[in-house]
Amino acid sequence: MPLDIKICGLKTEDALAAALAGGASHVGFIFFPKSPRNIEPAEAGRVREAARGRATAVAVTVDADDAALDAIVAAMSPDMLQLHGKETPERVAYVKARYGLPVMKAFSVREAGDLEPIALYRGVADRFLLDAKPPAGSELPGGNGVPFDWQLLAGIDAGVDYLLSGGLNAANIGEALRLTNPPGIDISSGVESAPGVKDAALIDDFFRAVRTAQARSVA
Ligand SMILES: O=C(O)c1ccccc1N[C@@H]1O[C@H](COP(=O)(O)O)[C@@H](O)[C@H]1O
Repeated sequence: MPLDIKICGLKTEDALAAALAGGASHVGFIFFPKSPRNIEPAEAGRVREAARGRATAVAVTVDADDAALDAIVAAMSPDMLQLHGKETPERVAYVKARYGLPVMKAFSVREAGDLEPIALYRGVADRFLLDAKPPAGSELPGGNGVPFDWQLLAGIDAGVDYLLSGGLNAANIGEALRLTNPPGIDISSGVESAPGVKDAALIDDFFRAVRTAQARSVA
């Protein structure tokens, strides 16, 4: 299976173009006002157009209510919803049915026990995103640029379809792929020159590092 690669926190057409040029399978848009990557739904609808038919456009939300999700879905017609808060399995099932869209449920990981709740969401969420727990004092549930201990994924059930996330960058992605061999990866701050500012050269570097690591693993 080809590795899925999600570039998240896109706000501009240039950043989206760099992600698509590198071969992103997924592009993410953040709807969380406290984030430096927050984007208004109408703007996301405009920017995401270039991704149509080329990459899965993911709307990232945090414990959003129906009214907020209605507005996002109407304005940008995402291909997938990422629920990055404390949404219960019942809420995930409801959101999936209400919008008829695949749902990716995010989990914050610091220790082995943090992976146990995934069992409650299997058969409900379509995919999982495994991110690091936010550092103390952070107001962001994701996008903090910190990795978790990838060794924790050594025993993960092969049937769990997940994207590895949290603090990935061009320098560490080779080791992350070697240790976890995930179905997909997700990056945001590791391809930014400043919080919320995507850098086309860093996006390019990241894709190059991924391809180098993949070539090494088959050699
Ligand atoms: O990026 C954000 O600001 C954000 C805000 C609210 C929920 C999720 C958010 N980001 C998610 O976290 C991952 C990992 O980010 P990073 O690579 O460690 O910076 C990001 O890709 C989003 O899925």
